[in-house]
Amino acid sequence: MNYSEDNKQYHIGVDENDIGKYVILPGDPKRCKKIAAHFEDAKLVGDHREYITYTGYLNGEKVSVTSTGIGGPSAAIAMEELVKLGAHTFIRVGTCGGMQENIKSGDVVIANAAIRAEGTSKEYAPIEFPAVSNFEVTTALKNASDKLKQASHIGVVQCKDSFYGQHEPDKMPISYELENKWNAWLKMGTLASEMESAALFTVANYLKVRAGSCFLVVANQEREKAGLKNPVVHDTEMAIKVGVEALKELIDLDKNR
Ligand SMILES: O=P(O)(O)O[C@H]1O[C@H](CO)[C@@H](O)[C@H]1O
Ligand SMILES: O=c1cc[nH]c(=O)[nH]1
Repeated sequence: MNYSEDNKQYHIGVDENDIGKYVILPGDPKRCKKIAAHFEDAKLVGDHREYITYTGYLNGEKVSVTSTGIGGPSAAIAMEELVKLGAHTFIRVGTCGGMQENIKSGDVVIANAAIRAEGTSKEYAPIEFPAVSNFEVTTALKNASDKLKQASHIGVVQCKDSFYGQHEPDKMPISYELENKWNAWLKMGTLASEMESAALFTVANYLKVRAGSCFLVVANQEREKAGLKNPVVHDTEMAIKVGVEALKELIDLDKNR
């Protein structure tokens, strides 16, 4: 099904000639230009709704960056439409809030799995199915952060649909559930909270494509609660570098198979 009046995908507004098979997925549309600055010969090929797409080259391979907007629904749509156009490898480069006290602003978190406390993944798979990242993509992200000497942590992240349910759970009518579950995620060692990886990993497993995620830690409400120093960091450049370097590693890995 494509509601589009031309060859372009209905939401992301690009066609198969516009994109590469390797795609970086930031949430924020404004992050696309910064990511595309790392590509050779990058060109803006799509600008529709929250979906901005640039395409260029890395290590001689055509690659793209497409923003997903905030949350699972728009992220799942981006991945579905990009896969229809032939994309098979995805790296989300996002931001997150740290949860464990050793996760500091400015660090990079790499997700090996995501808690499905959002709604989108539930319209794909029963809740017993885990939202797991692709092992090759996750390994490439870890290798990239080590190569760039970027402090990184690999583990489980939590995904939700309400940003303010994370930050002001006590104000929500359902505070009893939000706060109790948050404490359970903390006890289980969850590293960080963000919004798109559970949907992306679930859709990727269903569509048999590779996906992984890395994030800049913007802040950490648990460090703040504990009175630990934690200045907010907004500069996503190191997380972008980790994502781009990992994509290059995956391109080379595939070429040498
Ligand atoms: O910075 P991005 O990639 O948008 O990611 C995070 O930031 C947004 C919330 O502020 C959510 O999309 C969350 O997942
Ligand atoms: O705290 C945060 C920061 C970024 N994104 C989130 O979802 N939560």
